[in-house]
Amino acid sequence: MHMEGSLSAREKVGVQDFVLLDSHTSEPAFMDNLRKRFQENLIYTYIGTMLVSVNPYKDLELYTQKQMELYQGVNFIELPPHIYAVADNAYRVMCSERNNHFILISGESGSGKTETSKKILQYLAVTCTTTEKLQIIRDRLLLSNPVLEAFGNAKTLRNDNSSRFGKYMDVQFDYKGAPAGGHILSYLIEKSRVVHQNHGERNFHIFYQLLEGGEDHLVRWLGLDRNPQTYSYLIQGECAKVSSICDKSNWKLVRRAFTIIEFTEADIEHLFGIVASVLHLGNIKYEEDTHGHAIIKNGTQMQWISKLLGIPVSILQEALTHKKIEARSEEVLSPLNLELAYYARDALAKAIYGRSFNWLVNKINGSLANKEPPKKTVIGLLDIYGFEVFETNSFEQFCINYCNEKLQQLFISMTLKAEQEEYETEGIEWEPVQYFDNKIICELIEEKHRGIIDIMNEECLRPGEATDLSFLAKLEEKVGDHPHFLTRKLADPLARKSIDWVDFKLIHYAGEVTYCAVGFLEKNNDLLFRNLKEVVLKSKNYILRDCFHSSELDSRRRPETVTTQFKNSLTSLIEILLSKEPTYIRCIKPNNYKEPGKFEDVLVRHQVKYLGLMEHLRVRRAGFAYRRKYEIFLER
Ligand SMILES: Nc1ncnc2c1ncn2[C@@H]1O[C@H](COP(=O)(O)OP(=O)(O)OP(=O)(O)O)[C@@H](O)[C@H]1O
Repeated sequence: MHMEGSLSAREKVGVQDFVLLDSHTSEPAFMDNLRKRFQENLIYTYIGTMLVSVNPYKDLELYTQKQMELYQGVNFIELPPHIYAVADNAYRVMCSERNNHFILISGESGSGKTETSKKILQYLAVTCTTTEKLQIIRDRLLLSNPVLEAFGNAKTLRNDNSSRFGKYMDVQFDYKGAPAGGHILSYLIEKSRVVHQNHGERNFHIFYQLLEGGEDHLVRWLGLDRNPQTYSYLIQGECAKVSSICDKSNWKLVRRAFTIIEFTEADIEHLFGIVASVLHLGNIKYEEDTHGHAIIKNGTQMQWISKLLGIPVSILQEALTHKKIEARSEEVLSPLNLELAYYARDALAKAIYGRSFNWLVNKINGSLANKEPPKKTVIGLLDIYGFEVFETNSFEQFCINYCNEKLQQLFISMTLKAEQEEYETEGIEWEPVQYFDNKIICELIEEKHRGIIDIMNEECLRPGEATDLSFLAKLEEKVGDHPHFLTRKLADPLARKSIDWVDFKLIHYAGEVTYCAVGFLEKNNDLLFRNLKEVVLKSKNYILRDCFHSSELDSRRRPETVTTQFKNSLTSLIEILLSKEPTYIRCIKPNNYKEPGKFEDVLVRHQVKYLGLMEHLRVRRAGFAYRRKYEIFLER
């Protein structure tokens, strides 16, 4: 038993649970405790059962086998705070009460969410009892990560290994508590990165891994050159090589993972056929003929794409330079100008990559599926993009921040509200804690007919010339009087300066974000010309064929917009989470330079505020029963 008394002096720095702070309503006291502990390499602190983690940006040897053993089966208040304690607690409650749990890991980009979720998965896989038969599931659960990271992560300015998709993973346990299966749900992969990267950023890791580490015969078969500088989709960020990333060894890991996840050689050939085709597509250069129509002169790339996707060159060439238009009862092929041809090319690259990513997730799910029928319990791990505020915020940030608003709602209803209601029913003495309920912002975004998503969808689907500016005007007309919405026209003279004519500003629960409306309609529509869809449906590459359905060609059915799909997937995610017991881990980024030991007060204070840590602490402290438990604990 490791009681507080047996903790080393270093481990006692500050308080290991903010609930024990004398001045629990004081933000400076909160910050002091967090900073003091961080400076002693104590990166974890509790607020009751919630864990606050500050990214150390250095290896603290916290995740050894010995540490895993230490935390196994021990009450989490008896040892220094740790993610293993949180994971162990969820696991033990799940086993004893036979109920389902989720662990929600949130925080901004680079705060350590993915590392945390990987460490938890490792802990569960390694420490839970298992049988020989189930070992393979354990390995697959662990090895699904490097594959998903290769295809779904990229170097950004904030994080060298940034997840560009949201992930929810259910780990299923059998009645003996052994990990028996899993299921992954992925959310909104950032497809725009396939064709464009900002300065200092890279495309998805897999492209560089393949070029650097791919076996000679594979690279040759794919018609690729090992130098990333050859590919226009890989060089826009001007940082194809990153010192912290070893693409070659990561490739080896991915290759091994493919074997464990039961990919056949044919799967690999077809999957990398698509990955390589994306690179070849990016190198297609159009020229203009005398009529101003786009033509493709150099056919080398076309030859390779044709071979890899199993589509005849002539058909591919026609589809990349023409658009099919339905005129009354007949279909007419209309030539594209240069701009539209590049648009079509990029749309195809994004579509085939994005859909292959979804195929990959399904394939992994197939190998993680538990084929045995007995009733299982689950621990869900949610590692989802944190609130994002960049210099320029686009459609992607709008979706990500909307997701964070929804998760904050979930936190309010499952925790802030629920705990106070519990105090009330149990007749516990407490003072109600005031917190901001962000329901009003969720409604601004998602309300039927009147919310931003539906207004955007209406603009996308209506006949006539809809533009990002007409969308902005519609927003002003319909939600202009909302207290959390602002445009340049609506702002007072002082606020006006920071908002451009093409911008709108949302006052999120976590702070203000100015979104540039340019590209919103296009990204929401996510249009792939009909004839390009027809062409990929004829592909001999079976992964590609699997990714597209002939029903998409039914012109009477409007495809769902990206925001509608995203909204629906979030609604079902919330439903999944609501039926489980919550545990929260809040990750904090101490500085913007990935530097160990540097704790920047302003940056951290902002995160403490929007992660709702002070409110949570107050609710926790308000519970007399909870306080009493600690008093007894301290008296011992
Ligand atoms: N517990 C830790 N110990 C040491 N280093 C860490 C830890 N957690 C994170 N890091 C470092 O910080 C980097 C960023 O962490 P991570 O990728 O988990 O962030 P994230 O919150 O998932 O970011 P994103 O939202 O961009 O995916 C890691 O690559 C690693 O270098």
